[in-house]
Amino acid sequence: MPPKNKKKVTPAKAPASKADVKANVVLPNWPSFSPLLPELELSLHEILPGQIVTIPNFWTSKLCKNYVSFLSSLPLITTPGKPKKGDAVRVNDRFQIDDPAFAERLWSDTSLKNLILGVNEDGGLDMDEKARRALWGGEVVGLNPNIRIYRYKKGQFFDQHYDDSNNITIPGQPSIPARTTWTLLLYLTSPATGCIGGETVFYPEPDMSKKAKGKNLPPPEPLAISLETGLALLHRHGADCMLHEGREVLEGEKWVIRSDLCVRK
Ligand SMILES: O=C(O)CCC(=O)C(=O)O
Ligand SMILES: [Fe+2]
Repeated sequence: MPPKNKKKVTPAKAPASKADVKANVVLPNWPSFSPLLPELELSLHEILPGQIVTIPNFWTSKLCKNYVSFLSSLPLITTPGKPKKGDAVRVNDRFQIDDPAFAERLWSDTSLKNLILGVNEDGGLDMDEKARRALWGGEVVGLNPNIRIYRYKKGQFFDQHYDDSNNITIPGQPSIPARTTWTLLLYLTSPATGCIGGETVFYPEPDMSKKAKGKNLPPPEPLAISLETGLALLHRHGADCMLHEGREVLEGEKWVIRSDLCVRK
């Protein structure tokens, strides 16, 4: 405590800049991405044209298991009870961090980059450059440094919602102004690891054209993507995002790593 007869002098100190605050964040010591399958054994699967693409076995079961045990040591935060106005009800435990180096590893040290950019032609979707840009929404430059880890326990879920597109900067020399166009979900668990339920379900829009309306068709069936250990799921977001949800987990734990594909702005 300062002596009573002396005025406390506060040393002149610049307010903490955003960079200072960021510099104090301790980044997780993410395990290496090993073992992975050889790139030539992996491929993109178009589940719903222009909307949903998957990569089965993007991560091996062994790597997923190793990550679940590592991620369990992170300080995950349970969703506060009531969502902000306009936000979907999300009941799960989450860890979120800005980690450009991890995002870069997930992009370049796995098969993702070569599959998305068509460098690995055999595993690609047989597209030319123009079609590729149309699909991904521009020139893909990497993943969103904002990494989210989700753990859903029994009874937890993510209610129906749309994912927004965000403007971000991928740091580097030079840094790249970018925009997110597709959501990336990497499932680390599945029924094979004791997780029942938790499917990501998409709700296709009914065809609103006059012709279709005249036919009085029933609304399109929801499309449920079952959890598979190591499956990467990409879905278009922003203006053309489909309504979707993470179904309630009925047994075990569902673990997901989330980022987004980014295109140059
Ligand atoms: O966990 C899931 O299946 C869905 C997650 C999701 O929709 C999101 O992160 O926006
Ligand atoms: Fe979502």
